[in-house]
Amino acid sequence: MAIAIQGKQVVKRYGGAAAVDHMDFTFEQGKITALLGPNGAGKTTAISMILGLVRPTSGEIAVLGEPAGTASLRQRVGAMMQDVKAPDGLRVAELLQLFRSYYANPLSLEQLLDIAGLHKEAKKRATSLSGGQRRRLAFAQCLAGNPELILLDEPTVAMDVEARERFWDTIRALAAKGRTIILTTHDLSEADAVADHIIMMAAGKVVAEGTPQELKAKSALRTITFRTNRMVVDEQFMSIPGVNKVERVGERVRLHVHHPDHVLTVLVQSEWGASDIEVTQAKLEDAFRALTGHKRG
Ligand SMILES: Nc1ncnc2c1ncn2[C@@H]1O[C@H](COP(=O)(O)OP(=O)(O)OP(=O)(O)O)[C@@H](O)[C@H]1O
Repeated sequence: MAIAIQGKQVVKRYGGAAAVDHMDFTFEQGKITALLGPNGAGKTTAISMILGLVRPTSGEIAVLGEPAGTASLRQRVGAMMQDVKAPDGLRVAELLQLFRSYYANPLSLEQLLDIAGLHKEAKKRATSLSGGQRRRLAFAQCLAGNPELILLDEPTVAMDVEARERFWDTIRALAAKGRTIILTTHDLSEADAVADHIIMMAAGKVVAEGTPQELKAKSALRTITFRTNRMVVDEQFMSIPGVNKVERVGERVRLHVHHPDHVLTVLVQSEWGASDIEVTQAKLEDAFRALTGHKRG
Protein backbone atom coordinates (compact mmCIF):
# COMPACT_ATOMS: atom_id res chain seq x y z
CA MET A 1 0.00 0.00 0.00
CA ALA A 2 1.38 3.40 -0.98
CA ILE A 3 0.72 6.10 1.56
CA ALA A 4 -0.37 9.53 0.28
CA ILE A 5 -0.72 11.30 3.61
CA GLN A 6 0.47 10.48 7.08
CA GLY A 7 -0.27 12.44 10.23
CA LYS A 8 1.38 11.70 13.56
CA GLN A 9 0.03 12.97 16.85
CA VAL A 10 -1.46 16.02 15.16
CA VAL A 11 -2.94 18.67 17.45
CA LYS A 12 -4.66 21.96 16.59
CA ARG A 13 -5.73 24.18 19.45
CA TYR A 14 -7.87 27.28 19.21
CA GLY A 15 -7.45 29.06 22.53
CA GLY A 16 -7.76 26.36 25.15
CA ALA A 17 -9.84 23.96 23.05
CA ALA A 18 -8.40 21.24 20.80
CA ALA A 19 -10.17 21.10 17.40
CA VAL A 20 -7.89 18.16 16.50
CA ASP A 21 -6.51 16.22 19.42
CA HIS A 22 -3.44 13.94 19.01
CA MET A 23 -4.77 12.45 15.80
CA ASP A 24 -2.86 9.76 13.90
CA PHE A 25 -4.04 9.21 10.35
CA THR A 26 -3.02 7.53 7.11
CA PHE A 27 -4.61 8.07 3.70
CA GLU A 28 -3.82 5.54 1.02
CA GLN A 29 -2.92 6.50 -2.51
CA GLY A 30 -5.53 5.79 -5.20
CA LYS A 31 -8.32 5.36 -2.67
CA ILE A 32 -11.45 7.35 -1.88
CA THR A 33 -11.45 8.05 1.86
CA ALA A 34 -14.42 9.71 3.58
CA LEU A 35 -13.91 11.65 6.78
CA LEU A 36 -17.12 11.47 8.79
CA GLY A 37 -18.09 13.02 12.08
CA PRO A 38 -20.65 15.26 13.75
CA ASN A 39 -20.50 19.06 13.48
CA GLY A 40 -17.37 20.37 15.16
CA ALA A 41 -15.58 16.97 15.10
CA GLY A 42 -12.53 18.57 13.47
CA LYS A 43 -12.89 17.40 9.86
CA THR A 44 -12.39 20.79 8.19
CA THR A 45 -9.51 21.58 10.54
CA ALA A 46 -7.82 18.27 9.62
CA ILE A 47 -8.24 18.97 5.89
CA SER A 48 -7.02 22.55 6.29
CA MET A 49 -3.85 21.29 8.00
CA ILE A 50 -3.23 18.73 5.24
CA LEU A 51 -3.56 21.59 2.75
CA GLY A 52 -1.18 23.78 4.75
CA LEU A 53 -3.88 26.45 5.24
CA VAL A 54 -3.75 25.94 9.01
CA ARG A 55 -0.57 25.10 10.94
CA PRO A 56 -0.78 22.32 13.52
CA THR A 57 -0.07 23.35 17.11
CA SER A 58 2.05 20.18 17.32
CA GLY A 59 2.59 16.92 15.44
CA GLU A 60 3.69 16.18 11.90
CA ILE A 61 1.91 15.79 8.57
CA ALA A 62 3.60 14.40 5.46
CA VAL A 63 1.74 14.87 2.16
CA LEU A 64 2.94 13.04 -0.98
CA GLY A 65 6.32 12.67 0.71
CA GLU A 66 6.69 16.38 1.61
CA PRO A 67 5.83 18.38 4.72
CA ALA A 68 2.29 19.84 4.42
CA GLY A 69 2.05 23.34 2.97
CA THR A 70 5.16 23.56 0.74
CA ALA A 71 4.93 25.58 -2.48
CA SER A 72 5.73 22.55 -4.66
CA LEU A 73 2.82 20.64 -3.11
CA ARG A 74 0.41 23.31 -4.30
CA GLN A 75 1.06 22.12 -7.87
CA ARG A 76 0.12 18.55 -6.92
CA VAL A 77 -2.94 19.09 -4.77
CA GLY A 78 -6.47 20.30 -5.58
CA ALA A 79 -9.05 21.35 -3.00
CA MET A 80 -12.71 22.22 -2.93
CA MET A 81 -13.58 23.85 0.38
CA GLN A 82 -16.97 24.96 1.78
CA ASP A 83 -18.41 28.41 0.96
CA VAL A 84 -16.06 29.31 -1.88
CA LYS A 85 -16.98 32.71 -3.31
CA ALA A 86 -16.43 33.38 -7.00
CA PRO A 87 -14.53 36.62 -7.68
CA ASP A 88 -16.75 39.43 -8.96
CA GLY A 89 -16.93 40.09 -12.66
CA LEU A 90 -15.19 36.99 -14.05
CA ARG A 91 -17.04 34.73 -16.44
CA VAL A 92 -16.98 30.93 -16.01
CA ALA A 93 -14.45 30.30 -18.80
CA GLU A 94 -12.26 33.21 -17.67
CA LEU A 95 -12.19 31.92 -14.12
CA LEU A 96 -11.20 28.44 -15.28
CA GLN A 97 -8.49 29.91 -17.54
CA LEU A 98 -7.18 31.88 -14.56
CA PHE A 99 -6.97 28.69 -12.49
CA ARG A 100 -5.31 26.83 -15.37
CA SER A 101 -2.64 29.55 -15.50
CA TYR A 102 -1.51 28.69 -11.94
CA TYR A 103 -0.36 25.20 -12.94
CA ALA A 104 2.45 23.73 -15.02
CA ASN A 105 0.32 20.92 -16.53
CA PRO A 106 -3.32 21.98 -16.40
CA LEU A 107 -6.30 20.14 -17.86
CA SER A 108 -7.75 21.80 -20.97
CA LEU A 109 -10.58 24.33 -20.72
CA GLU A 110 -12.79 21.87 -22.63
CA GLN A 111 -12.09 19.11 -20.11
CA LEU A 112 -12.87 21.44 -17.22
CA LEU A 113 -16.13 22.65 -18.74
CA ASP A 114 -17.04 18.98 -19.30
CA ILE A 115 -16.30 18.12 -15.66
CA ALA A 116 -18.40 21.04 -14.46
CA GLY A 117 -21.15 20.39 -17.03
CA LEU A 118 -21.10 24.14 -17.67
CA HIS A 119 -20.47 24.42 -21.43
CA LYS A 120 -23.66 26.42 -21.90
CA GLU A 121 -22.77 28.72 -19.01
CA ALA A 122 -19.15 29.35 -20.13
CA LYS A 123 -19.85 33.03 -20.86
CA LYS A 124 -21.99 33.68 -17.81
CA ARG A 125 -20.62 35.57 -14.86
CA ALA A 126 -19.59 33.08 -12.17
CA THR A 127 -21.49 35.08 -9.54
CA SER A 128 -24.75 34.61 -11.50
CA LEU A 129 -24.64 30.78 -11.29
CA SER A 130 -27.00 28.79 -9.09
CA GLY A 131 -25.70 27.23 -5.85
CA GLY A 132 -25.32 23.80 -7.43
CA GLN A 133 -23.65 25.21 -10.55
CA ARG A 134 -21.19 27.10 -8.35
CA ARG A 135 -20.25 23.85 -6.58
CA ARG A 136 -19.68 22.22 -9.99
CA LEU A 137 -17.51 25.17 -11.01
CA ALA A 138 -15.56 24.90 -7.74
CA PHE A 139 -14.97 21.21 -8.52
CA ALA A 140 -13.57 22.07 -11.96
CA GLN A 141 -11.33 24.75 -10.36
CA CYS A 142 -10.07 22.10 -7.93
CA LEU A 143 -9.12 19.82 -10.84
CA ALA A 144 -7.58 22.58 -13.00
CA GLY A 145 -4.00 21.54 -12.22
CA ASN A 146 -4.67 17.80 -12.80
CA PRO A 147 -3.83 17.10 -9.14
CA GLU A 148 -2.53 13.83 -7.65
CA LEU A 149 -4.34 14.51 -4.38
CA ILE A 150 -7.88 15.89 -4.20
CA LEU A 151 -9.48 17.17 -0.99
CA LEU A 152 -13.21 17.87 -1.00
CA ASP A 153 -15.03 19.43 1.95
CA GLU A 154 -18.74 18.56 1.66
CA PRO A 155 -18.54 18.57 -2.12
CA THR A 156 -22.07 17.53 -3.04
CA VAL A 157 -23.99 20.03 -0.89
CA ALA A 158 -26.46 21.87 -3.18
CA MET A 159 -25.89 19.50 -6.11
CA ASP A 160 -28.98 17.91 -7.65
CA VAL A 161 -29.25 14.15 -8.24
CA GLU A 162 -27.88 14.30 -11.77
CA ALA A 163 -24.96 16.54 -10.79
CA ARG A 164 -24.13 14.20 -7.90
CA GLU A 165 -24.08 11.14 -10.16
CA ARG A 166 -21.85 12.89 -12.64
CA PHE A 167 -19.62 14.09 -9.80
CA TRP A 168 -19.20 10.59 -8.32
CA ASP A 169 -18.51 9.11 -11.77
CA THR A 170 -15.69 11.63 -12.20
CA ILE A 171 -14.35 10.88 -8.69
CA ARG A 172 -14.38 7.11 -9.30
CA ALA A 173 -12.59 7.57 -12.63
CA LEU A 174 -9.94 9.75 -10.96
CA ALA A 175 -9.37 7.16 -8.21
CA ALA A 176 -9.11 4.43 -10.86
CA LYS A 177 -6.27 6.47 -12.41
CA GLY A 178 -4.41 6.45 -9.08
CA ARG A 179 -5.52 9.83 -7.73
CA THR A 180 -6.05 10.02 -3.98
CA ILE A 181 -9.41 11.42 -2.90
CA ILE A 182 -10.32 12.65 0.57
CA LEU A 183 -13.75 14.01 1.27
CA THR A 184 -16.01 15.00 4.10
CA THR A 185 -19.74 14.48 3.90
CA HIS A 186 -22.77 14.39 6.15
CA ASP A 187 -24.53 12.11 3.68
CA LEU A 188 -23.79 8.70 5.16
CA SER A 189 -25.46 6.70 2.40
CA GLU A 190 -23.27 8.54 -0.10
CA ALA A 191 -20.14 7.72 1.92
CA ASP A 192 -21.28 4.10 2.11
CA ALA A 193 -21.71 3.95 -1.66
CA VAL A 194 -18.49 5.64 -2.80
CA ALA A 195 -15.81 5.40 -0.13
CA ASP A 196 -13.17 2.66 -0.12
CA HIS A 197 -12.25 3.63 3.41
CA ILE A 198 -13.97 5.64 6.14
CA ILE A 199 -12.43 7.49 9.05
CA MET A 200 -14.93 8.44 11.76
CA MET A 201 -13.99 11.41 13.92
CA ALA A 202 -15.48 12.78 17.13
CA ALA A 203 -14.08 15.55 19.34
CA GLY A 204 -10.88 15.85 17.31
CA LYS A 205 -9.98 12.16 17.43
CA VAL A 206 -10.36 9.11 15.21
CA VAL A 207 -12.99 6.91 16.86
CA ALA A 208 -13.16 4.18 14.20
CA GLU A 209 -11.96 3.41 10.70
CA GLY A 210 -12.31 0.73 8.08
CA THR A 211 -14.23 -0.11 4.93
CA PRO A 212 -17.95 0.77 5.05
CA GLN A 213 -18.64 -2.96 5.44
CA GLU A 214 -16.24 -3.31 8.35
CA LEU A 215 -17.73 -0.35 10.17
CA LYS A 216 -21.27 -1.61 9.72
CA ALA A 217 -20.22 -5.01 11.03
CA LYS A 218 -18.46 -3.36 13.97
CA SER A 219 -21.62 -1.77 15.24
CA ALA A 220 -23.18 -5.27 15.00
CA LEU A 221 -26.65 -3.73 15.00
CA ARG A 222 -29.51 -5.36 13.13
CA THR A 223 -33.22 -4.69 13.02
CA ILE A 224 -35.85 -7.42 13.24
CA THR A 225 -39.33 -6.42 12.08
CA PHE A 226 -42.38 -8.67 12.51
CA ARG A 227 -46.06 -8.97 13.45
CA THR A 228 -47.46 -10.61 16.55
CA ASN A 229 -50.90 -12.20 16.89
CA ARG A 230 -51.41 -10.76 20.35
CA MET A 231 -50.70 -7.59 22.27
CA VAL A 232 -47.13 -7.54 23.60
CA VAL A 233 -45.85 -4.48 25.49
CA ASP A 234 -42.44 -2.90 24.85
CA GLU A 235 -41.09 -4.01 28.24
CA GLN A 236 -41.54 -7.65 27.24
CA PHE A 237 -39.37 -7.16 24.16
CA MET A 238 -36.83 -5.09 26.10
CA SER A 239 -36.43 -7.97 28.55
CA ILE A 240 -34.89 -10.14 25.79
CA PRO A 241 -31.07 -9.93 26.12
CA GLY A 242 -29.58 -8.09 23.10
CA VAL A 243 -32.62 -5.86 22.37
CA ASN A 244 -31.75 -2.19 22.81
CA LYS A 245 -34.73 -0.41 21.26
CA VAL A 246 -38.37 -1.15 20.35
CA GLU A 247 -40.29 0.73 17.66
CA ARG A 248 -43.79 0.35 16.26
CA VAL A 249 -44.05 0.62 12.48
CA GLY A 250 -47.76 0.60 11.69
CA GLU A 251 -48.96 -2.78 12.96
CA ARG A 252 -45.45 -4.22 13.01
CA VAL A 253 -42.84 -4.22 15.73
CA ARG A 254 -39.22 -3.33 15.01
CA LEU A 255 -36.48 -4.38 17.41
CA HIS A 256 -32.95 -2.95 17.25
CA VAL A 257 -30.76 -5.79 18.39
CA HIS A 258 -27.16 -6.76 18.97
CA HIS A 259 -27.46 -10.54 18.71
CA PRO A 260 -30.10 -11.33 16.09
CA ASP A 261 -29.70 -15.12 16.31
CA HIS A 262 -30.49 -15.19 19.99
CA VAL A 263 -33.38 -12.72 19.70
CA LEU A 264 -34.87 -14.64 16.77
CA THR A 265 -34.77 -17.88 18.76
CA VAL A 266 -36.60 -16.22 21.65
CA LEU A 267 -39.19 -14.70 19.30
CA VAL A 268 -39.91 -17.94 17.49
CA GLN A 269 -40.18 -19.92 20.75
CA SER A 270 -42.42 -17.34 22.41
CA GLU A 271 -46.20 -17.50 22.50
CA TRP A 272 -46.54 -14.14 20.78
CA GLY A 273 -47.11 -15.65 17.34
CA ALA A 274 -44.34 -13.69 15.64
CA SER A 275 -44.73 -13.86 11.85
CA ASP A 276 -43.66 -12.02 8.70
CA ILE A 277 -40.17 -11.68 10.21
CA GLU A 278 -37.61 -9.54 8.39
CA VAL A 279 -33.98 -9.02 9.46
CA THR A 280 -31.94 -6.15 8.05
CA GLN A 281 -28.29 -5.22 8.38
CA ALA A 282 -27.27 -2.04 10.13
CA LYS A 283 -26.94 1.06 7.98
CA LEU A 284 -23.79 3.14 8.12
CA GLU A 285 -25.89 5.63 10.04
CA ASP A 286 -26.42 3.06 12.82
CA ALA A 287 -22.68 2.42 12.96
CA PHE A 288 -22.06 6.16 13.04
CA ARG A 289 -24.45 6.63 15.94
CA ALA A 290 -23.00 3.71 17.86
CA LEU A 291 -19.40 4.77 17.29
CA THR A 292 -19.60 8.54 17.69
CA GLY A 293 -22.58 8.84 20.01
CA HIS A 294 -24.29 11.21 17.53
CA LYS A 295 -27.37 10.79 15.41
CA ARG A 296 -26.26 12.32 12.11
CA GLY A 297 -23.04 12.95 10.19
N1 LIG B 1 -10.65 29.52 13.11
C1 LIG B 1 -11.16 28.99 14.23
N2 LIG B 1 -11.11 29.65 15.41
C2 LIG B 1 -11.61 29.11 16.54
N3 LIG B 1 -12.18 27.89 16.61
C3 LIG B 1 -12.26 27.18 15.47
C4 LIG B 1 -11.76 27.69 14.22
N4 LIG B 1 -11.98 26.73 13.27
C5 LIG B 1 -12.60 25.71 13.87
N5 LIG B 1 -12.76 25.97 15.20
C6 LIG B 1 -13.38 25.04 16.18
O1 LIG B 1 -12.76 23.80 16.06
C7 LIG B 1 -13.73 22.74 16.19
C8 LIG B 1 -13.69 21.85 14.95
O2 LIG B 1 -14.20 22.59 13.85
P1 LIG B 1 -14.21 22.01 12.36
O3 LIG B 1 -14.73 23.08 11.46
O4 LIG B 1 -12.89 21.42 12.04
O5 LIG B 1 -15.30 20.83 12.50
P2 LIG B 1 -16.02 19.99 11.36
O6 LIG B 1 -15.93 18.56 11.79
O7 LIG B 1 -15.48 20.33 10.02
O8 LIG B 1 -17.52 20.50 11.52
P3 LIG B 1 -18.72 20.66 10.44
O9 LIG B 1 -19.27 19.30 10.24
O10 LIG B 1 -19.68 21.54 11.19
O11 LIG B 1 -18.16 21.29 9.20
C9 LIG B 1 -15.06 23.43 16.44
O12 LIG B 1 -15.30 23.43 17.82
C10 LIG B 1 -14.85 24.83 15.90
O13 LIG B 1 -15.64 25.75 16.60
